[in-house]
Amino acid sequence: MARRRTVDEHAARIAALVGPTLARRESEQVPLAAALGRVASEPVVTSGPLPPFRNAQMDGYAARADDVRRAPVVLPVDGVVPAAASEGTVLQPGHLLKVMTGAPVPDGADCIVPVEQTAEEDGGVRVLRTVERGAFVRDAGSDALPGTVVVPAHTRLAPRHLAAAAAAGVAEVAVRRRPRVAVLATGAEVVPPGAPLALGQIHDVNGVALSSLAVEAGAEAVLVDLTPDDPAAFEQALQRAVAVADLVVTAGGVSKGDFEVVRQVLEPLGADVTEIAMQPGGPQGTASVRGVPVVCLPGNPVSAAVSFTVFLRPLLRAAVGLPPVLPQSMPLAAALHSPKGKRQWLRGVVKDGTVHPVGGPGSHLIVAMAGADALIDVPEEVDFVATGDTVSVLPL
Ligand SMILES: Nc1nc2c(c(=O)[nH]1)N[C@H]1C(S)=C(S)[C@@H](COP(=O)(O)OP(=O)(O)OC[C@H]3O[C@@H](n4cnc5c(N)ncnc54)[C@H](O)[C@@H]3O)O[C@H]1N2
Ligand code: MOO
Repeated sequence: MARRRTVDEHAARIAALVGPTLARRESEQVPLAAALGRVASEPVVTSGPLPPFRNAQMDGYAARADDVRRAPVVLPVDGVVPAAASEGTVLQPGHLLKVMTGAPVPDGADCIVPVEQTAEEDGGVRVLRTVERGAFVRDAGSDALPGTVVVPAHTRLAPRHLAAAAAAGVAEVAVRRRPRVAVLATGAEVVPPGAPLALGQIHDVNGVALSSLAVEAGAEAVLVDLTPDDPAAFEQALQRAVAVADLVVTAGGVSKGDFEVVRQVLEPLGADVTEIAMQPGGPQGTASVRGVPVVCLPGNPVSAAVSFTVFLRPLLRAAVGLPPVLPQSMPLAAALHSPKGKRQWLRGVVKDGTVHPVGGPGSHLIVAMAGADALIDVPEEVDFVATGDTVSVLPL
């Protein structure tokens, strides 16, 4: 038998196939409310100063520091300036104006006396303590001057960045367009979740699993389809997918059975379908249909999810500016065996700095995978790892 392709070799092949598409840096405008987690493609710049005007930091009295230097002192109050005061007000020397937090500071005032440091009296307000010039006054531009970049390009937009953009009065931001991913699940026996099962049928796991993995990796799931093992139906779904997607991911139909619909349709189009030295995730394929990369994953749900995580997650995350999910080294909590010649990705749970294998190696063990938070990476040449040995662990 010819030497099987390694995981790294297959990863390089997928990167070469998908890379050019993902390298396109198209951008789109989105409203701030839809921009969380997206990556800014242009800087957000404030045209005006922030804050836009000099305003009060405390509920209290606008004053002149010189007038309250002799505190305690009683001064007359000429009125109240609410927040959103539209007309400029002027403070007369020796007087006070009541102000609310956020209200414009009247011309002539140079400090705010917090209300707690005053007492109402006949004929005015007693200022109990001296207040420094500038106290509790927020100057225009004290946060950002006009022209300041409030969010740099390439920033992954967190709530604090959206807050800064909103403060700058920006309603929409330019963000990198997400890669559009289509998922084609296959299998005559596969029916949508919610449908009753006849003997031999199984609920579709790969549709939701792969599309949500894609979304989690920063992509947009533009189409999720499920076709029986009928080449004509799969061909139609494939054509719909390549019309709307930057990347098509198929699941199932790539191994050695009689009804391998993905092979049947894609091999005549030049697909490369092979068995790689990996478990789960042995049968794998790649193709290009009308210029759109197609990555064919095995149908077993654990195999499909692990394959996506190993091959496509790094590429999608990098394309949208998300940080890579890096492997970590840690001791193994319980010894394990692994078939030689295949790189194993066993499911595990990280606890107290060690990784505990969960479930067995079977690629139908979906519930066991739900309880895992990491993949234990066992190299091809290793067939046994002892308790306490260091292993490489890829977070899920
Ligand atoms: N003679 C051989 N048989 C198999 C080999 C092999 O080398 N020689 N490889 C095995 C391995 S490893 C895997 S993985 C599977 C991959 O097969 P396919 O990619 O062709 O997938 P299917 O046969 O369509 O399905 C496999 C398995 O997964 C279930 N499945 C499929 N799609 C879904 C879905 N959307 N949701 C839930 N479950 C799904 C399906 O019912 C099968 O049980 O081939 C082995 N066989
Ligand atoms: O290698 Mo297949 O992808 O699990 O069970």
